[in-house]
Amino acid sequence: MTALPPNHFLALPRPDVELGPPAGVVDTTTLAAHDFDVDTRTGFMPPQPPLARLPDQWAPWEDAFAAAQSHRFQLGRKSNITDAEKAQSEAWRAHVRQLPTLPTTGLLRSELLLRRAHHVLSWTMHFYVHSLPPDAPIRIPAPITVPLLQVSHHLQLPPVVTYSDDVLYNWALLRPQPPTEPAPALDNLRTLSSFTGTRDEAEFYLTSARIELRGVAALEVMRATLDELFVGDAIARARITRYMHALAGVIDELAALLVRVREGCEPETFYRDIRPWFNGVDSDAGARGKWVFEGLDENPEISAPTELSGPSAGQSSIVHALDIFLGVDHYSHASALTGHGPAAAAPSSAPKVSFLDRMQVYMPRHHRNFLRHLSTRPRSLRSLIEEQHVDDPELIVSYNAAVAALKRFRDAHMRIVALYIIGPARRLAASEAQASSSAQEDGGKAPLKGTGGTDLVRFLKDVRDNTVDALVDVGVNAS
Ligand code: HEM
Repeated sequence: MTALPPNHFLALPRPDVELGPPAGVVDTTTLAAHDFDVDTRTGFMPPQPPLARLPDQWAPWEDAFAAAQSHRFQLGRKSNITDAEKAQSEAWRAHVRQLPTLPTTGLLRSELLLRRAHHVLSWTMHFYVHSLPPDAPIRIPAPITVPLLQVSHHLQLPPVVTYSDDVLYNWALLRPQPPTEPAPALDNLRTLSSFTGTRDEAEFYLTSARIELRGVAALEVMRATLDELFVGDAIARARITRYMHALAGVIDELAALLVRVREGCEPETFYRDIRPWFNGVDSDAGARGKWVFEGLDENPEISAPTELSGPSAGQSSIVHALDIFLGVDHYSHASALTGHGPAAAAPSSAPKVSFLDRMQVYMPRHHRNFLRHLSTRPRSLRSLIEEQHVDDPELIVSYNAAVAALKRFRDAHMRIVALYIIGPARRLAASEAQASSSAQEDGGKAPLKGTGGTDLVRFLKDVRDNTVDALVDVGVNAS
């Protein structure tokens, strides 16, 4: 076999993730990332602030959406809603019903236009549905459904608000970004859209956005580890050992960012005023019945939606990527343990799908492909760990450190869920039971539903507890 010339890129020294490529050497290792819309500076977030308004051709959508936000509509089911508030939201819904059904072909020229269109139309739909009186049938008018279904088809996304709509593509810079900074600073972000206009809601989205941005350090470690796995020699294992400890540190930072949500988002406000706007068909709003998408009969080329869960940070690719990369997903998200059937129109006989797989349908398609690529790589970190569990205890210890950090992240997440959902839900149920003569028979003990439709307490505990099953015995040589 002929030797590679010394300047061939495969013959160049492997870049070290902490040191970067040697001077004068182009780092070619990240080129493939662009196919997956994963940026080396901002990860799953786009490197530039998302489009804040569609061109004038689609002004009727933007104006209706802006009006909904500026009116600060109340949830239709709110107990103390006034007649004036009801009349105002009904006037807005009447206006939405009369909108022209605008063509979407002009949006196809740009992914950025399509993303903004999905954002505007899906948020408008949630405003429409959740401002309705609680006993009204949910019929979403054709001027929203037809373009939303068309745009969703092109983006391969469900026609509801997703995590990409409320986090990934819902931000702007507070101040101009200095050219020396490769990515927005974590404190230099604000949100674009809001259901309630509250700081609490903005902080809820920004917490996830900060985790995404800090998650870039984890993606960097993953990339470098995958390069080393390709080689797999003793130097590679020593480097992977170092990377795993670094990864554990990054995951702990993500957990610290998660719990800082308490600094700006008040739990009762979140539970009572913000979260109900997120509901899709199979979260607790499902009790109100089916969502009817009008306009399908006149447009037979459009199919009725099957996936209509609301947005959940469970749709964040960064946590899924960590799970898959570490090989933890087979434990934490096994479908037998955490799965449940798909939403809306799926028959009850449909096979169980793991939450992780189902939530991938709600991710931008390039990110979904990234996760698929990560999970189908021929050489996985987990296979190296299983091979080496006797011979390289330091490697195993470092791997276990990363898995333990993911478990700590999930412990922190569970505490946040207890604070933001479980506690407020119990208190609300207790006060409603006290106020009502027909006190709730279940005393507020019915299983709580996640926006992704899960029986959330059981599901999240299972995911967290099963994460530790991925820990590996260090083997007989371990001291
Ligand atoms: C106040 C903040 C938060 C609350 C109340 C919350 C609530 C929930 C709930 C109820 C679920 C169950 C799944 C569902 O049906 O939706 C869930 C799942 C999940 N959430 Fe959160 N979440 C919060 C913040 C975050 C953040 C910031 C992240 C990371 C960016 C995150 C990542 C996840 C993941 C990955 C899952 C899937 C379960 C797992 O893999 O551990 N969450 N969350």
